[in-house]
Amino acid sequence: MHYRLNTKDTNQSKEPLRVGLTRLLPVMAGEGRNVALAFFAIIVSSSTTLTAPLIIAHIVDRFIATGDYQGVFVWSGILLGIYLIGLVSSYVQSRTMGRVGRRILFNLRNAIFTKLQELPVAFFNQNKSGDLISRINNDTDKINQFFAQALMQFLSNAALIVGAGILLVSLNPRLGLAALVPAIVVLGATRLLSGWVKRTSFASLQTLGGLSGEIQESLANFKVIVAFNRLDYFRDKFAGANQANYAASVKAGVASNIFLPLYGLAANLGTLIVLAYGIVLISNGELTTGLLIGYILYVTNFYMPLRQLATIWASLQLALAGLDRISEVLALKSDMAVVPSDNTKGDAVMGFESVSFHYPGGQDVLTDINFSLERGKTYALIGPTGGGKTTTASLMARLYDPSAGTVRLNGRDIRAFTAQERADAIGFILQEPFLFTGTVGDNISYGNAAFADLADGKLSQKLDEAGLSRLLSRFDQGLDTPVSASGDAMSLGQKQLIAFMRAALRNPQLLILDEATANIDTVTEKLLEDILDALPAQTTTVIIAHRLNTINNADEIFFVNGGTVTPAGSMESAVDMLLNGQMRS
Ligand SMILES: Nc1ncnc2c1ncn2[C@@H]1O[C@H](COP(=O)(O)OP(=O)(O)OP(=O)(O)O)[C@@H](O)[C@H]1O
Repeated sequence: MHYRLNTKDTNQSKEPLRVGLTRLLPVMAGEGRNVALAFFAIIVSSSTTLTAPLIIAHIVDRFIATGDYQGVFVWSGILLGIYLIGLVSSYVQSRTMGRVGRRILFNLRNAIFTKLQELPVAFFNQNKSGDLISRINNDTDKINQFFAQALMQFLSNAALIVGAGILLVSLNPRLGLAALVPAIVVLGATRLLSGWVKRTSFASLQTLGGLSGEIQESLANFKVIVAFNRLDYFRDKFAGANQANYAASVKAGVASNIFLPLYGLAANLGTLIVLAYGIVLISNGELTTGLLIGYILYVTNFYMPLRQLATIWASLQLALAGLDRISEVLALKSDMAVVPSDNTKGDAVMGFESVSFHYPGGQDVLTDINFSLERGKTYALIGPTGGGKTTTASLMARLYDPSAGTVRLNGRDIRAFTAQERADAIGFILQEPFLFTGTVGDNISYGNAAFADLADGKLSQKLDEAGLSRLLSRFDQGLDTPVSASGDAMSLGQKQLIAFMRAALRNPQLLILDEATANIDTVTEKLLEDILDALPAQTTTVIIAHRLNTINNADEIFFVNGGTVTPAGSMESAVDMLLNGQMRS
């Protein structure tokens, strides 16, 4: 299945605003009460802002014009009280929504991380981790910023605009409508330009993801970079990605900022119209001076938030672009679901039934493969590099599903087992063992949920019982030996020993070792052999190895190459096949 992200053409991401906004609703789930409280606070603070010009007009016409300074004093006090109420409600609104934004950020990051954990190996093969990190960190934060700041500003500005607009038209329809003409023109322009702004924002986030991808790849490969002194290679790649991000963010910046001067111009035109037309009305005796002052304040109350909307609009487009990128991940469905089992066939621990497999867009690595592995036996997979051994083992552990045919575990379709059931039955020691920061003990118990809470003493005892404790002598502080920086400070052989203990301790029915002893000295390798011999008689072992001495004890050898998995018979014919296969490949 194709899991490749970043295939979306930014020019096609034109989505009506209504659809975009409805996609924001699920992330607000559970925040209804807080949003309602913030909304109430907005209504209060907008009402206070809208009441003030009426009071000012009243003070001018009623008290200043008649020289009633006591009235001026009393009404100024009322005005101050109204401003204070506005201040408190603004505070309540920004505090509530700040928290809502943080919680949405928290939930989105959890949701996207959980989703990543559910996705199959194929997804990680097809996407750069830097881009995924950027989605978790940057894109979610765009949505937080929108909720914490922009959304409420958007709503309070919208409330002010509607309120001021209604008051402007109802106090004097002709003057009001004249004042609104520039706004109508500029809103039409906004509608036309919004799609472009969102597309440029999307491209800017996408290139930011690309930049993170380059950083992650160069950090992961720094040893190769130093060894080959090829600083220039990654520097050039980084410079390319940085340049692309720079160009995209400049475009996004231009697009986002284009509204501001447009709205500024509309505001000035609106004020000018009211002033000119208002003076005409005053000279005709149709308007009072106080009302003109009130009117100009309303025009300001109308156009100021409209100007702010221009900035908020850009933030909304950025949040929608971020949500697009997050939704892309959240909408992915693992095609590795658990399916109902068909009939149980045979009692082999593992079986391939007409299995074919190819990687996305690639050629068949395996074609119509049939074999079964019996309990308690040791099998070896040999074959030239790139022949398909690791792929065969990966299918046994259901890291991938076959393109055709069925893989059977204990006679049942392997897809019928839950991930936990599979993990209990199969121990897979990968070619490149993964360790995380902690101690050797932590890393061993990682693969053994039941042992995770055991004290070290108990863990040592378990290792002893499994005959694995002799391997611990290869670590100077035993189970307490620190593992730092994802195991980078360990030798590859030591990492393989830890991975071996982790897998063998679980006592799986099927133990797969993919080149698991390639970096281990001969003495330790002999020790591992003894341990493998001492595994319970029912354990089936699959060993992938290039060194033929490692597979001396195999009951059966399979030769994997050119899409086939062929029983090699004796060791001698396996060697022949290997030599011929390698010469051909
Ligand atoms: N994640 C992947 N995506 C695409 N193609 C892949 C992937 N992994 C392996 N391949 C291809 O599948 C083929 C078989 O690879 P595989 O790793 O199974 O070989 P192998 O026999 O284990 O090799 P080696 O002995 O070098 O470990 C190769 O041609 C390889 O390029």
